[in-house]
Amino acid sequence: MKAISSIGIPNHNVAVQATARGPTAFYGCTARIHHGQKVVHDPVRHGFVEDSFIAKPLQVHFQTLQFDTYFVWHICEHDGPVVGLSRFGAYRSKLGAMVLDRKIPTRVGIGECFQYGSKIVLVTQWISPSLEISLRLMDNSQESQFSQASAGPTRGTDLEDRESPSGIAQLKVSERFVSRQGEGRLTGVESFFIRTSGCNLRCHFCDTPYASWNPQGDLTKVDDLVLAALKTGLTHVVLTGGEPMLPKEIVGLTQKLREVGLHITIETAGTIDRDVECDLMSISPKLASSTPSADKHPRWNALHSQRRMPIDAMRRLIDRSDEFQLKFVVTSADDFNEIEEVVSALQTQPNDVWIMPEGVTNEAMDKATAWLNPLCEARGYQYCDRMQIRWYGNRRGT
Ligand SMILES: Nc1nc2[nH]cc(C(=O)O)c2c(=O)[nH]1
Ligand code: SF4
Ligand SMILES: [Mg+2]
Repeated sequence: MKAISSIGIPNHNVAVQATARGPTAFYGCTARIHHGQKVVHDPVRHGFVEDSFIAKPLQVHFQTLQFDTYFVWHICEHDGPVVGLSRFGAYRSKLGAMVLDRKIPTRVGIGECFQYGSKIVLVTQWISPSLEISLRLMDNSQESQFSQASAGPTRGTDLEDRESPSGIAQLKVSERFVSRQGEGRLTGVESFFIRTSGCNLRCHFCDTPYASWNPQGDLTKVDDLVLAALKTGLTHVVLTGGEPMLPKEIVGLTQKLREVGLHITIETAGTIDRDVECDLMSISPKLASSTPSADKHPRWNALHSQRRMPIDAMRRLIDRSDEFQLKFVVTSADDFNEIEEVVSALQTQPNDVWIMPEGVTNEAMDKATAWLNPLCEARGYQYCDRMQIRWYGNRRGT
């Protein structure tokens, strides 16, 4: 016979019961309750019992505690039936194993990316009282559910929406880089730039001929671009070109970038309207003075003239974005007459208008500022520098 006055229950590892194999918890610690021993009083008190007393294990109400304060970010479980998300019912077969990155954009809080075989799993922690988790399963081997692009753009006559032969949403990208936004109202904001290759216009002064006159680049999966944007840890993405509104896949790309909470600027000439998600629509209507020479480029002279100023499409682009700006590249004071016509046709305010000098050197910009500034001031327009040239010189990837 044995007197039992109290039973000590060591309670570390209790939380592991929430999973079959013990997940790796927040910051890589084993999930556990953090206060030592719990004491359960003997209901028999000072009496004696004949048979040995078998303590019934405490029921694990700690299961819920596990996620009340923190969400488990890393899940490194390879085997076993269930990964330890007792509240969310996530199964190991859904969540892969290898952590790809831990960059967390500040705007909404991206949890984690995992790769499992050909699959990429994006676990997003939305900052809300209920700590919701949204799981996105992106299968590299087939177009994901977010890659649908909508039809109905305003298009030039010889442009078609090509289907990717593989069926995977991809865009021709000439470069992507991190830099500070050098133009317009977000000047100075560090951003991830994606430059699509290809343009439906041919400005004679184009500063990115490798994305227009001589389009270069690699077909890149939309999903890879989203992951690359997330990996930078930045909150702002700039889609530029070439003409980024030309490939229909831009719609899916903007949807996914929005889905993960990134701020999207689209730098466009405004000739193509698509159903994109956009925070700042940065429209640079191309003036008559941008037209290429009829002698040297008769075909592009005609196409450029025909396509460059569809006011209706520009107006729709303005309406579908939270914010917009109109950026005009000017070559002489004569351009201001056309600018005034466009601003009036679009029914926009002078303070939405930014005037940029043509030129890709500090000297050219300084020279232009002298005659541009008074013209801008008189009309309430803003002078727009190309700060990237002052910061980095005229170099690709900046
Ligand atoms: N830093 C930087 N800012 C930019 N703003 C608009 C750009 C463009 O090429 O569209 C650009 C660019 O290429 N670089
Ligand atoms: S619209 Fe832009 S990318 Fe296209 S040719 Fe003109 S400057 Fe170059
Ligand atoms: Mg540029």
